[in-house]
Amino acid sequence: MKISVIGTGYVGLTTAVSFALMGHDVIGIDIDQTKVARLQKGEAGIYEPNLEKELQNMLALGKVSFSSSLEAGILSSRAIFVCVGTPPLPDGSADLSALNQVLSSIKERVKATAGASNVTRVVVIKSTVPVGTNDHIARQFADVPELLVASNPEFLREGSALHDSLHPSRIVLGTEEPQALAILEELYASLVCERVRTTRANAEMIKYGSNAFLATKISFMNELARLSAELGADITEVARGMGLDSRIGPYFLGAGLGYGGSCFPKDTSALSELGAQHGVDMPLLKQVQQVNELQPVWFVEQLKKLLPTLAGLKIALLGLSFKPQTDDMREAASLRLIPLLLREGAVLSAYDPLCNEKVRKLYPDLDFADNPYQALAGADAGVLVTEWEQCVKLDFTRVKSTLRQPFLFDGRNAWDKRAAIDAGLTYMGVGRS
Ligand SMILES: NC(=O)C1=CN([C@@H]2O[C@H](COP(=O)(O)OP(=O)(O)OC[C@H]3O[C@@H](n4cnc5c(N)ncnc54)[C@H](O)[C@@H]3O)[C@@H](O)[C@H]2O)C=CC1
Ligand SMILES: O=C(O)[C@H]1O[C@H](OP(=O)(O)OP(=O)(O)OC[C@H]2O[C@@H](n3ccc(=O)[nH]c3=O)[C@H](O)[C@@H]2O)[C@H](O)[C@@H](O)[C@@H]1O
Repeated sequence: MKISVIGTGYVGLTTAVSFALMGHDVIGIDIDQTKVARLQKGEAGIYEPNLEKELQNMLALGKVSFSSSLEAGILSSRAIFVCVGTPPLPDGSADLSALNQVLSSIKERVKATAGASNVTRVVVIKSTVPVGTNDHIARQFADVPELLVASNPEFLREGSALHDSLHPSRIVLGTEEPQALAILEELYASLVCERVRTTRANAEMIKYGSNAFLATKISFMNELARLSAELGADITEVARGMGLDSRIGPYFLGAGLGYGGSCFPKDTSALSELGAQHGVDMPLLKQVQQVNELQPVWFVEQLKKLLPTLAGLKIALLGLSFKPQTDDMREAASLRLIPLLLREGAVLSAYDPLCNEKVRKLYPDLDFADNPYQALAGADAGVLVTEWEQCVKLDFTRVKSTLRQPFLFDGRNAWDKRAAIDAGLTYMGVGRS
């Protein structure tokens, strides 16, 4: 089937490549001409193992192409996927301006050709949008009967986006219109997983509910970690013991420096704001956000228990991206930790496999290293900020010999605590002293 994907950022590019791999003919459309030119050359522009290779394969086979013109795709497509960003506004609610711009262009163009072609097309909203948005769009399209609307939220994770798109945990198809459902069923026919066929509003709520629930699990474990630190319990053992209960499950119980990325912070704020707009207070969600905000502050307080005066001390930060396997720095914990440590007067060195240059633009005075050992050389403490493999799998004897003082602070509970202690290092994790 011919489809177009509007907005070729993280989600749009992955959507385009995965549909091409499923055998469909895809045109990716983006307002950013530089991005389009790069994609036409087969450069993904984002770090994601395999994505660029598959992009190039699909370009070579002619299954995917890119354009900056909406006309190029809309009128030849049965399904138009909208994947533009919905970033937070200052009050926390979702900014729908890019979405609205795209939708009015689609409507205008389809309306202009009405009569010449009355092919039914479905506009599929993949962007994360407040509950009620899709129904509102359907009402706006009421005078163009050949345009149907469906909500098809995306659950991919950065770093494994292509894999997640091709092996989803579920496909949520939110639409009240049987013809739209039939088109989506046909498009996804080759993927084996549960389908949730539901209303547009339910689909939107499933997306926000899923992200907010995962964020809640993380903040709950961070809160429990703070208590574990006081009581001498080890949160990693606690999490293992809790996660074996299938009602709890082992995932997203990792205490650390808090969640970051382009989605959990944004979507918890948007859901909270949606509650406020409708007069529904959401105190639990607010606390989830607050625990997350304060986690780096708490972490620095813990660090100061072993190093009470940070002024003039050299601290090495290992990992800067919001999680491993991505070059995305949006809402990364490192960006909250760095100013806290600088305010204490610490001198910072840093290493990230992909993000040194991005952070250098914000903090040119940091000493950026080419590898973890270089960052640790002569430092008073090493801090694991992002659990990149190259930052986790360290030779602790070498670490001991390169540090000036033997302190390791594990912001992700990912280092081998026993091996670090055996090498003569003083180890402190998150709720794992
Ligand atoms: N990044 C992620 O892991 C996930 C994101 N989402 C949701 O998907 C949506 C997109 O997220 P990302 O891909 O991360 O955003 P992004 O910011 O990486 O990409 C958005 C793209 O849309 C393009 N764009 C903006 N206005 C446009 C217009 N008028 N016409 C054509 N293109 C336009 C931009 O140039 C950009 O390339 C958001 O709503 C996000 O919440 C959902 C699941 C996962
Ligand atoms: O809506 C979205 O954009 C996506 O948001 C997340 O995906 P992503 O942001 O790529 O990353 P995650 O792997 O979920 O990690 C998010 C943050 O939580 C942190 N985290 C994760 C797990 C954990 O146990 N503890 C923890 O602190 C990570 O370090 C990271 O900062 C969701 O996992 C996806 O299902 C969703 O589609």
